Amino acid sequence: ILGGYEAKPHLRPYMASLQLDGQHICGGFLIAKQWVLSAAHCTEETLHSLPEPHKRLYRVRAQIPHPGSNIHNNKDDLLLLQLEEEAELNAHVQVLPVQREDRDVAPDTVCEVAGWGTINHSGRRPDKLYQLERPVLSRDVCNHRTRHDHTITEKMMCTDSRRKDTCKGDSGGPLVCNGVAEGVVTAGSRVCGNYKKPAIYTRIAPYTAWIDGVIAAGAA
Ligand SMILES: CC(C)CC(=O)Nc1cccc(-c2cccc(CN)c2)c1
Repeated sequence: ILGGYEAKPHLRPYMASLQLDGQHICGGFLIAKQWVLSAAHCTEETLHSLPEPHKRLYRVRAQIPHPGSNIHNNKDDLLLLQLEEEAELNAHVQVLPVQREDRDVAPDTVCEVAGWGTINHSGRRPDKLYQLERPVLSRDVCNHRTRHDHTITEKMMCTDSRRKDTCKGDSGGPLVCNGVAEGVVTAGSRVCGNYKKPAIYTRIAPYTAWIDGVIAAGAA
């Protein structure tokens, strides 16, 4: 997170850190007791831990990237992770509701994004969770020739990236608008803090049938 600030402990009890050999790779968030949603671009063998003092390490039983995800573009950049066991929910570990109505968030709506991604241009990695408020950018502005040049589909959304932005390691985290997860951070052009490359998120509402199907099958 560039240009953000330390999150207060326990205010985002849904945040997960996907780690490989103890190193943070990507963000994620609890969408059900045994399921974390993240970004397909983060797939590796992952352990993953929930945050801070009440952090617990949960092994990953299964990782299910969206079938449409691939390394050549940001399409369908979602990853479902089944935990080895159900997370124990408490004041510090909670599920985040996801948006199920497939309707664009109004431009200029101020949403929040959090992560353990780099906090400056020299790639400094924080040990605390950082957060940021960002206004939603209309798809038309985000798709402008000088921005993402018509690569933003109706299953993606953008936020302004002038100075304050998501960055390496924030992928997979939730964009939260009015307490509901509307999007999942995707790396996009892998540029940070440049207003010409707005932050891109995979919208969640278009994928709730896929998410419900995987969880129902996995629960079997
Ligand atoms: C396996 C993956 C973790 C590799 C990766 O993602 N690299 C990488 C490098 C530079 C910027 C970013 C990046 C992430 C999230 C949002 C944005 C856009 N502001 C950039 C991402």
